[in-house]
Amino acid sequence: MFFKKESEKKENKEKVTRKKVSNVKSLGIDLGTLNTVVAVPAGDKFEIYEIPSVVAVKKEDPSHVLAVGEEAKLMLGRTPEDIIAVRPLRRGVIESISQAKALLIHAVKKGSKNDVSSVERIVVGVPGDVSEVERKAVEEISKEIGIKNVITISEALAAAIGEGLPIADASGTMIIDLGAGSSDVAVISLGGITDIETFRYGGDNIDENLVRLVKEKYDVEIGLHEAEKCKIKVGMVKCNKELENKKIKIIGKCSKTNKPKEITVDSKMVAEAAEPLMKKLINALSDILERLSPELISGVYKRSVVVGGVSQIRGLKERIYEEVGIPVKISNDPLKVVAKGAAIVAAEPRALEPEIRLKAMK
Ligand SMILES: Nc1ncnc2c1ncn2[C@@H]1O[C@H](COP(=O)(O)OP(=O)(O)OP(=O)(O)O)[C@@H](O)[C@H]1O
Repeated sequence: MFFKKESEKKENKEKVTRKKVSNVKSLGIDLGTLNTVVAVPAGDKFEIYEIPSVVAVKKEDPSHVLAVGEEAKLMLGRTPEDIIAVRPLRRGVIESISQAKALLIHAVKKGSKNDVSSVERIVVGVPGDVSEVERKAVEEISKEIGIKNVITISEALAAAIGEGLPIADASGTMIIDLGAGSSDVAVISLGGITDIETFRYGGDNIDENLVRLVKEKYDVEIGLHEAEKCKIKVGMVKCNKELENKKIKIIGKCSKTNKPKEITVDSKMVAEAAEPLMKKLINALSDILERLSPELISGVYKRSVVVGGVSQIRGLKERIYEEVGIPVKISNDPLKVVAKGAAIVAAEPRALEPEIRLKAMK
Protein backbone atom coordinates (compact mmCIF):
# COMPACT_ATOMS: atom_id res chain seq x y z
CA MET A 1 0.00 0.00 0.00
CA PHE A 2 1.15 3.53 -0.69
CA PHE A 3 0.12 5.14 2.54
CA LYS A 4 -1.59 4.56 5.86
CA LYS A 5 -5.04 5.78 6.79
CA GLU A 6 -4.84 9.22 8.39
CA SER A 7 -6.85 10.47 11.31
CA GLU A 8 -9.67 12.76 10.11
CA LYS A 9 -9.25 14.90 13.18
CA LYS A 10 -5.65 15.84 12.52
CA GLU A 11 -6.10 17.34 9.08
CA ASN A 12 -7.11 20.97 9.02
CA LYS A 13 -10.48 20.78 7.35
CA GLU A 14 -12.47 23.94 6.92
CA LYS A 15 -16.18 23.50 6.45
CA VAL A 16 -17.21 26.61 4.58
CA THR A 17 -20.72 25.33 4.04
CA ARG A 18 -23.02 23.03 5.93
CA LYS A 19 -24.42 21.61 2.73
CA LYS A 20 -23.54 17.93 2.36
CA VAL A 21 -21.66 17.24 -0.83
CA SER A 22 -22.20 13.86 -2.36
CA ASN A 23 -21.03 12.33 -5.63
CA VAL A 24 -18.24 14.85 -6.07
CA LYS A 25 -17.48 15.34 -9.74
CA SER A 26 -14.86 18.04 -9.89
CA LEU A 27 -12.01 19.24 -7.68
CA GLY A 28 -9.63 22.19 -7.73
CA ILE A 29 -6.15 21.51 -6.36
CA ASP A 30 -3.31 23.88 -5.50
CA LEU A 31 -0.34 21.53 -5.32
CA GLY A 32 1.96 23.77 -3.29
CA THR A 33 5.52 23.58 -2.00
CA LEU A 34 4.37 23.86 1.61
CA ASN A 35 0.62 23.27 1.52
CA THR A 36 -1.70 21.46 -0.83
CA VAL A 37 -5.21 22.86 -0.86
CA VAL A 38 -8.22 21.02 -2.28
CA ALA A 39 -11.43 22.94 -3.05
CA VAL A 40 -14.67 21.14 -3.77
CA PRO A 41 -17.50 23.18 -5.31
CA ALA A 42 -20.60 22.97 -3.08
CA GLY A 43 -23.38 25.15 -4.42
CA ASP A 44 -21.98 28.67 -4.51
CA LYS A 45 -19.43 27.84 -1.79
CA PHE A 46 -16.57 25.38 -1.35
CA GLU A 47 -15.45 22.67 0.97
CA ILE A 48 -11.76 23.21 1.63
CA TYR A 49 -9.14 20.68 2.74
CA GLU A 50 -5.61 21.78 3.62
CA ILE A 51 -2.87 19.17 3.54
CA PRO A 52 0.80 19.78 4.42
CA SER A 53 2.85 18.92 1.30
CA VAL A 54 4.95 16.38 3.17
CA VAL A 55 5.43 12.64 2.71
CA ALA A 56 7.31 10.17 4.89
CA VAL A 57 9.46 7.76 2.90
CA LYS A 58 11.96 4.97 3.48
CA LYS A 59 15.48 6.38 3.49
CA GLU A 60 16.77 3.46 1.44
CA ASP A 61 13.97 3.75 -1.11
CA PRO A 62 12.46 7.29 -1.27
CA SER A 63 9.80 6.08 -3.73
CA HIS A 64 8.36 3.96 -0.91
CA VAL A 65 5.84 6.32 0.70
CA LEU A 66 4.76 5.45 4.25
CA ALA A 67 2.64 8.43 5.26
CA VAL A 68 1.26 11.59 3.67
CA GLY A 69 0.13 15.01 4.88
CA GLU A 70 -0.38 15.75 8.58
CA GLU A 71 0.73 12.29 9.63
CA ALA A 72 4.01 12.69 7.71
CA LYS A 73 4.49 16.23 9.04
CA LEU A 74 4.30 14.95 12.60
CA MET A 75 7.18 12.62 11.74
CA LEU A 76 9.48 15.52 10.72
CA GLY A 77 12.59 15.35 12.88
CA ARG A 78 11.13 12.54 15.01
CA THR A 79 11.35 9.61 12.63
CA PRO A 80 13.40 6.47 13.22
CA GLU A 81 16.65 6.48 11.29
CA ASP A 82 15.32 4.53 8.32
CA ILE A 83 12.34 6.88 7.71
CA ILE A 84 12.59 10.47 6.48
CA ALA A 85 9.91 13.11 5.95
CA VAL A 86 10.35 15.06 2.71
CA ARG A 87 8.51 17.53 0.50
CA PRO A 88 7.59 16.23 -2.98
CA LEU A 89 7.84 19.77 -4.40
CA ARG A 90 10.73 22.16 -4.21
CA ARG A 91 10.47 25.77 -5.35
CA GLY A 92 7.05 24.93 -6.80
CA VAL A 93 8.43 22.12 -8.96
CA ILE A 94 7.84 18.37 -8.57
CA GLU A 95 11.05 16.81 -7.24
CA SER A 96 9.86 13.23 -7.06
CA ILE A 97 7.10 11.81 -9.24
CA SER A 98 6.29 8.93 -6.86
CA GLN A 99 6.05 11.24 -3.84
CA ALA A 100 3.97 13.83 -5.72
CA LYS A 101 1.71 11.02 -6.88
CA ALA A 102 1.14 9.92 -3.27
CA LEU A 103 0.32 13.52 -2.33
CA LEU A 104 -2.08 13.94 -5.25
CA ILE A 105 -3.83 10.64 -4.46
CA HIS A 106 -4.20 11.77 -0.88
CA ALA A 107 -5.62 15.14 -2.01
CA VAL A 108 -8.12 13.51 -4.36
CA LYS A 109 -9.16 11.02 -1.65
CA LYS A 110 -9.72 13.85 0.82
CA GLY A 111 -11.68 15.94 -1.65
CA SER A 112 -13.84 13.02 -2.77
CA LYS A 113 -14.33 11.58 0.73
CA ASN A 114 -12.49 8.43 -0.34
CA ASP A 115 -14.63 8.01 -3.46
CA VAL A 116 -11.95 8.62 -6.10
CA SER A 117 -14.00 6.96 -8.85
CA SER A 118 -16.65 9.69 -8.49
CA VAL A 119 -14.16 12.37 -9.54
CA GLU A 120 -14.61 13.24 -13.19
CA ARG A 121 -12.34 16.22 -13.48
CA ILE A 122 -9.54 17.87 -11.57
CA VAL A 123 -7.93 21.21 -12.24
CA VAL A 124 -4.43 21.64 -10.82
CA GLY A 125 -2.75 25.03 -10.36
CA VAL A 126 0.88 25.15 -11.56
CA PRO A 127 3.49 27.97 -11.45
CA GLY A 128 3.52 30.36 -14.41
CA ASP A 129 6.85 29.20 -15.86
CA VAL A 130 6.14 25.47 -15.56
CA SER A 131 7.73 23.52 -18.41
CA GLU A 132 5.82 21.24 -20.73
CA VAL A 133 7.55 18.27 -19.05
CA GLU A 134 6.36 19.35 -15.59
CA ARG A 135 2.83 20.03 -16.86
CA LYS A 136 2.75 16.60 -18.51
CA ALA A 137 4.02 15.03 -15.26
CA VAL A 138 0.99 16.38 -13.36
CA GLU A 139 -1.33 15.14 -16.10
CA GLU A 140 0.31 11.71 -16.20
CA ILE A 141 0.11 11.32 -12.41
CA SER A 142 -3.59 12.24 -12.47
CA LYS A 143 -4.30 9.80 -15.29
CA GLU A 144 -2.42 7.05 -13.47
CA ILE A 145 -4.78 7.38 -10.54
CA GLY A 146 -7.75 7.03 -12.87
CA ILE A 147 -8.78 10.63 -13.52
CA LYS A 148 -8.97 11.08 -17.26
CA ASN A 149 -10.00 14.69 -17.35
CA VAL A 150 -7.13 16.77 -16.01
CA ILE A 151 -6.55 20.44 -16.69
CA THR A 152 -3.50 22.35 -15.50
CA ILE A 153 -3.96 26.07 -15.02
CA SER A 154 -1.50 28.80 -14.16
CA GLU A 155 -1.78 29.54 -10.43
CA ALA A 156 -2.08 33.25 -11.21
CA LEU A 157 -5.08 32.77 -13.51
CA ALA A 158 -6.71 30.43 -10.98
CA ALA A 159 -6.11 33.03 -8.24
CA ALA A 160 -7.74 35.76 -10.34
CA ILE A 161 -10.79 33.54 -10.93
CA GLY A 162 -10.90 32.59 -7.22
CA GLU A 163 -10.69 36.28 -6.27
CA GLY A 164 -13.68 36.98 -8.49
CA LEU A 165 -11.72 39.43 -10.66
CA PRO A 166 -13.26 40.23 -14.05
CA ILE A 167 -10.77 38.14 -16.03
CA ALA A 168 -12.76 38.45 -19.26
CA ASP A 169 -12.50 42.22 -19.11
CA ALA A 170 -10.28 43.85 -21.75
CA SER A 171 -9.02 46.51 -19.35
CA GLY A 172 -6.72 44.20 -17.39
CA THR A 173 -6.07 43.07 -13.82
CA MET A 174 -2.91 41.95 -12.04
CA ILE A 175 -2.19 39.08 -9.65
CA ILE A 176 0.90 38.92 -7.48
CA ASP A 177 1.28 35.43 -5.98
CA LEU A 178 3.94 35.11 -3.26
CA GLY A 179 4.19 31.42 -2.30
CA ALA A 180 6.62 29.34 -0.28
CA GLY A 181 8.95 28.39 -3.11
CA SER A 182 7.83 30.34 -6.16
CA SER A 183 6.24 33.69 -6.96
CA ASP A 184 4.38 35.08 -9.97
CA VAL A 185 3.40 38.52 -11.19
CA ALA A 186 0.79 38.16 -13.94
CA VAL A 187 -1.32 40.53 -16.01
CA ILE A 188 -4.65 39.11 -17.12
CA SER A 189 -6.92 40.40 -19.84
CA LEU A 190 -9.63 38.83 -22.06
CA GLY A 191 -9.57 35.69 -19.92
CA GLY A 192 -5.90 34.85 -20.41
CA ILE A 193 -2.46 35.79 -19.14
CA THR A 194 -1.00 38.53 -21.32
CA ASP A 195 2.29 38.87 -19.45
CA ILE A 196 3.92 37.00 -16.57
CA GLU A 197 7.15 37.08 -14.56
CA THR A 198 7.90 34.02 -12.41
CA PHE A 199 10.77 33.63 -9.99
CA ARG A 200 11.59 30.57 -7.94
CA TYR A 201 11.88 32.45 -4.67
CA GLY A 202 9.38 32.92 -1.85
CA GLY A 203 8.63 32.61 1.85
CA ASP A 204 10.95 29.61 2.31
CA ASN A 205 13.87 31.82 1.27
CA ILE A 206 12.96 34.40 3.94
CA ASP A 207 13.23 31.58 6.51
CA GLU A 208 16.61 30.44 5.14
CA ASN A 209 17.96 34.02 5.13
CA LEU A 210 16.77 34.54 8.72
CA VAL A 211 18.57 31.37 9.89
CA ARG A 212 21.76 32.80 8.37
CA LEU A 213 21.27 36.30 9.85
CA VAL A 214 20.65 34.87 13.34
CA LYS A 215 23.81 32.78 13.08
CA GLU A 216 25.82 35.85 11.99
CA LYS A 217 24.42 38.09 14.74
CA TYR A 218 24.25 35.73 17.72
CA ASP A 219 26.37 32.71 16.71
CA VAL A 220 23.25 30.68 17.44
CA GLU A 221 21.70 28.10 15.13
CA ILE A 222 17.92 28.02 14.75
CA GLY A 223 15.76 25.63 12.76
CA LEU A 224 13.72 26.59 9.70
CA HIS A 225 10.52 26.08 11.70
CA GLU A 226 11.62 28.64 14.30
CA ALA A 227 12.56 31.04 11.52
CA GLU A 228 9.14 30.63 9.90
CA LYS A 229 7.49 31.26 13.28
CA CYS A 230 9.41 34.55 13.62
CA LYS A 231 8.42 35.58 10.08
CA ILE A 232 4.73 34.89 10.73
CA LYS A 233 4.60 36.37 14.26
CA VAL A 234 6.72 39.53 13.91
CA GLY A 235 7.51 39.72 10.17
CA MET A 236 7.48 42.88 8.09
CA VAL A 237 9.17 44.26 4.98
CA LYS A 238 11.03 47.54 4.71
CA CYS A 239 8.81 50.50 3.86
CA ASN A 240 8.61 54.23 4.61
CA LYS A 241 5.64 53.84 6.93
CA GLU A 242 6.62 53.52 10.61
CA LEU A 243 5.61 49.98 11.62
CA GLU A 244 5.88 48.57 15.14
CA ASN A 245 9.18 46.73 15.65
CA LYS A 246 7.77 43.58 17.27
CA LYS A 247 9.98 41.13 19.14
CA ILE A 248 9.89 37.38 19.73
CA LYS A 249 12.07 35.20 21.96
CA ILE A 250 13.19 31.86 20.57
CA ILE A 251 15.57 29.10 21.64
CA GLY A 252 18.48 28.15 19.43
CA LYS A 253 21.68 26.16 19.78
CA CYS A 254 24.79 28.14 20.71
CA SER A 255 27.51 27.22 18.20
CA LYS A 256 30.31 27.71 20.76
CA THR A 257 28.87 25.82 23.74
CA ASN A 258 26.31 23.56 21.99
CA LYS A 259 23.93 24.60 24.78
CA PRO A 260 20.41 25.97 24.27
CA LYS A 261 20.37 29.77 24.20
CA GLU A 262 17.45 32.20 24.20
CA ILE A 263 17.68 35.00 21.67
CA THR A 264 15.38 37.81 20.49
CA VAL A 265 14.40 38.22 16.86
CA ASP A 266 12.70 41.48 15.86
CA SER A 267 10.70 42.67 12.86
CA LYS A 268 13.74 44.53 11.48
CA MET A 269 15.72 41.27 11.22
CA VAL A 270 12.86 39.62 9.35
CA ALA A 271 12.67 42.67 7.04
CA GLU A 272 16.39 42.22 6.29
CA ALA A 273 15.79 38.52 5.53
CA ALA A 274 12.84 39.44 3.26
CA GLU A 275 14.77 42.08 1.30
CA PRO A 276 16.07 39.75 -1.47
CA LEU A 277 12.45 38.65 -2.12
CA MET A 278 11.35 42.29 -2.16
CA LYS A 279 14.09 43.17 -4.68
CA LYS A 280 13.04 40.30 -6.95
CA LEU A 281 9.40 41.32 -6.67
CA ILE A 282 10.08 45.00 -7.45
CA ASN A 283 12.24 43.98 -10.44
CA ALA A 284 9.47 41.71 -11.75
CA LEU A 285 6.84 44.44 -11.28
CA SER A 286 9.05 47.05 -12.97
CA ASP A 287 9.66 44.74 -15.95
CA ILE A 288 5.94 44.01 -16.27
CA LEU A 289 5.04 47.72 -16.06
CA GLU A 290 7.67 48.61 -18.64
CA ARG A 291 6.05 46.19 -21.10
CA LEU A 292 2.44 46.99 -20.16
CA SER A 293 0.34 48.58 -22.88
CA PRO A 294 -1.37 51.87 -21.93
CA GLU A 295 -4.78 50.19 -22.51
CA LEU A 296 -4.17 47.94 -19.50
CA ILE A 297 -2.64 50.39 -17.03
CA SER A 298 -5.90 51.69 -15.57
CA GLY A 299 -7.27 48.16 -14.95
CA VAL A 300 -3.99 47.15 -13.30
CA TYR A 301 -4.07 50.33 -11.19
CA LYS A 302 -7.63 49.62 -10.03
CA ARG A 303 -7.48 45.83 -9.69
CA SER A 304 -4.18 44.37 -8.50
CA VAL A 305 -4.42 41.70 -5.82
CA VAL A 306 -1.67 39.98 -3.82
CA VAL A 307 -2.28 36.30 -2.93
CA GLY A 308 -0.17 33.47 -1.42
CA GLY A 309 0.97 33.09 2.19
CA VAL A 310 3.63 35.82 2.09
CA SER A 311 1.00 38.41 1.09
CA GLN A 312 0.22 38.62 4.81
CA ILE A 313 3.57 40.11 5.79
CA ARG A 314 3.27 43.68 7.19
CA GLY A 315 4.32 46.60 5.04
CA LEU A 316 3.99 44.80 1.70
CA LYS A 317 1.15 46.93 0.35
CA GLU A 318 2.97 50.13 1.36
CA ARG A 319 6.30 49.00 -0.14
CA ILE A 320 4.75 48.04 -3.48
CA TYR A 321 2.99 51.42 -3.70
CA GLU A 322 6.20 53.30 -2.84
CA GLU A 323 8.20 51.42 -5.47
CA VAL A 324 5.84 51.11 -8.43
CA GLY A 325 2.80 53.30 -7.64
CA ILE A 326 0.23 50.48 -7.75
CA PRO A 327 -2.25 50.44 -4.82
CA VAL A 328 -2.55 46.66 -4.41
CA LYS A 329 -5.22 44.87 -2.39
CA ILE A 330 -4.13 42.00 -0.12
CA SER A 331 -6.41 39.00 -0.64
CA ASN A 332 -8.75 38.13 2.24
CA ASP A 333 -8.22 34.47 1.45
CA PRO A 334 -4.58 34.28 0.29
CA LEU A 335 -3.92 30.57 0.92
CA LYS A 336 -7.07 29.12 -0.63
CA VAL A 337 -7.84 31.35 -3.57
CA VAL A 338 -5.84 29.32 -6.16
CA ALA A 339 -7.64 26.09 -5.21
CA LYS A 340 -10.99 27.89 -5.28
CA GLY A 341 -10.30 29.33 -8.73
CA ALA A 342 -9.20 25.89 -9.94
CA ALA A 343 -12.43 24.42 -8.52
CA ILE A 344 -14.52 27.00 -10.40
CA VAL A 345 -12.79 25.98 -13.65
CA ALA A 346 -13.18 22.28 -12.75
CA ALA A 347 -16.92 22.80 -12.39
CA GLU A 348 -17.15 24.86 -15.60
CA PRO A 349 -14.05 24.43 -17.79
CA ARG A 350 -15.71 26.31 -20.63
CA ALA A 351 -15.17 29.44 -18.54
CA LEU A 352 -11.67 29.40 -20.01
CA GLU A 353 -12.74 29.10 -23.65
CA PRO A 354 -12.19 32.17 -25.85
CA GLU A 355 -15.78 32.41 -27.15
CA ILE A 356 -17.14 32.46 -23.58
CA ARG A 357 -14.67 35.19 -22.72
CA LEU A 358 -15.77 37.22 -25.74
CA LYS A 359 -19.42 36.79 -24.78
CA ALA A 360 -18.61 37.98 -21.31
CA MET A 361 -17.25 41.17 -22.85
CA LYS A 362 -20.54 42.03 -24.58
N1 LIG B 1 1.39 35.66 8.17
C1 LIG B 1 2.38 35.34 7.33
N2 LIG B 1 3.37 36.23 7.08
C2 LIG B 1 4.38 35.92 6.25
N3 LIG B 1 4.49 34.75 5.59
C3 LIG B 1 3.53 33.83 5.79
C4 LIG B 1 2.42 34.07 6.66
N4 LIG B 1 1.63 32.95 6.66
C5 LIG B 1 2.21 32.06 5.82
N5 LIG B 1 3.35 32.57 5.32
C6 LIG B 1 4.29 31.93 4.39
O1 LIG B 1 3.66 31.70 3.14
C7 LIG B 1 4.29 30.59 2.49
C8 LIG B 1 3.22 29.58 2.10
O2 LIG B 1 2.40 30.18 1.16
P1 LIG B 1 1.52 29.31 0.13
O3 LIG B 1 0.73 28.31 0.89
O4 LIG B 1 0.83 30.29 -0.73
O5 LIG B 1 2.70 28.57 -0.66
P2 LIG B 1 2.63 27.20 -1.49
O6 LIG B 1 1.42 27.22 -2.36
O7 LIG B 1 2.80 26.04 -0.59
O8 LIG B 1 3.97 27.37 -2.31
P3 LIG B 1 4.24 27.54 -3.88
O9 LIG B 1 3.10 28.37 -4.44
O10 LIG B 1 5.54 28.25 -3.93
O11 LIG B 1 4.31 26.15 -4.40
C9 LIG B 1 5.25 29.99 3.52
O12 LIG B 1 6.56 30.45 3.26
C10 LIG B 1 4.72 30.55 4.82
O13 LIG B 1 5.71 30.60 5.83
